[in-house]
Amino acid sequence: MKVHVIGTGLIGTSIALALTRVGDDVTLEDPSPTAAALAADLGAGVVAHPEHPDVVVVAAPPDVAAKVVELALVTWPLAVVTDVASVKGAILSDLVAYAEADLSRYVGSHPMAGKERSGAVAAQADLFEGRTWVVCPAPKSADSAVDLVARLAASTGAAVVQMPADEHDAAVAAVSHVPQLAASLVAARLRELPDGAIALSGQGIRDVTRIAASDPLLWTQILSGNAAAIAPVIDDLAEDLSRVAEALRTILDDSDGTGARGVLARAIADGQLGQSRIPGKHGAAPTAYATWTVIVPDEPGSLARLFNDIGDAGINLEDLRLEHGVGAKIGLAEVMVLPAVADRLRGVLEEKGWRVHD
Ligand SMILES: NC(=O)c1ccc[n+]([C@@H]2O[C@H](COP(=O)([O-])OP(=O)(O)OC[C@H]3O[C@@H](n4cnc5c(N)ncnc54)[C@H](O)[C@@H]3O)[C@@H](O)[C@H]2O)c1
Ligand SMILES: O=C(O)C(=O)C[C@]1(C(=O)O)C=C[C@@H](O)C=C1
Repeated sequence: MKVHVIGTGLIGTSIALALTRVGDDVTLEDPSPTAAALAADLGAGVVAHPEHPDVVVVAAPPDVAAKVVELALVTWPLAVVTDVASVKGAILSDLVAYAEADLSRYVGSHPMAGKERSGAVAAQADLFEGRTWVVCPAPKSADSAVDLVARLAASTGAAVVQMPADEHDAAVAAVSHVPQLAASLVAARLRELPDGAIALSGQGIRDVTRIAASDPLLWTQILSGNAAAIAPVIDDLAEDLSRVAEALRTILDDSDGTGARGVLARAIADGQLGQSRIPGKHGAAPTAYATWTVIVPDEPGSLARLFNDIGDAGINLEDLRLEHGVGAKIGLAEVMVLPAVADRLRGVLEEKGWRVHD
């Protein structure tokens, strides 16, 4: 398949790398010649203006995506065009309002995978493997165009789901956009914390704030582009926060605090219920992995040795998290495996001389 990628940042370059890997003929374009050249240098394809691409993937920022889609539909009158912006309704309504081009060849889409970093340097060919990629046909999209975009998404290793743009926007408000805001707002509380307090940061704050490092310009566009779906979720969250604050004040004012502890317990228990619904890898039912923390010397080859020891034991590493030790030249590798092999893994690792903790 001949694929032209417009916008060679994190997502465009990752898509181009994934498609190049499966043998597609990928061309690249970006208003920044450096961004395009960098993507090409990373092996994502060649910088060129193709004559007859089969598909054009627009991976530009959300506020220009509709214009870029429209231009692509006009420039390549036989090509199917998809955009991968994080909001879908706003782009579709812009296209319906002003596009004179043939919208039967347009199909919106959105890979539910990314990073808190921008640009081609952060791109990865396997970014979409096992992740969901939403395909949002426009009312006029031809079935053949929808199939082509779904095939492209699947060939990156993603699991494809189809849904209308408004349903997509309501869903991502809750599973992506409000979580980003929550992470940013929690992280913002740390700005003026004394050094001694910030030094106590453990895994909890790291887990909750990873995406707070995201790009403000991109997220301003995403949040404003999906404002209608996000605002009611934020209202509900604000109500929950007020209820918790009120319960805490009741406990302070009155040692009895009738009912207040119930409010706190309910907040945590409801969180457990919500968290347990998040699907596991490859969209499968949630899997509780067993986790061991392995002390890894901070020196070349240590991690490779750990992975080899796990692989040699015939055990699949389901997930991995790395943390650098404070004040020591060690790393902490949290290795996650299926519970059924957890004890065997610990035995194998200890036999090979690794220090393993719960
Ligand atoms: N970052 C994520 O996690 C993520 C995940 C899924 C989808 N998306 C969506 O993918 C798109 C790209 O995001 P990203 O994270 O790769 O951003 P990025 O900043 O890494 O890359 C954006 C690229 O678009 C280029 N660009 C700017 N204006 C353009 C224009 N008018 N025409 C063509 N290209 C233009 C920039 O030069 C840059 O190379 C956005 O629409 C975003 O909503 C992002
Ligand atoms: O994992 C991350 O860092 C992301 O930013 C991923 C994430 C998400 O919320 O899941 C963020 C925005 C995109 O539109 C899609 C994916």
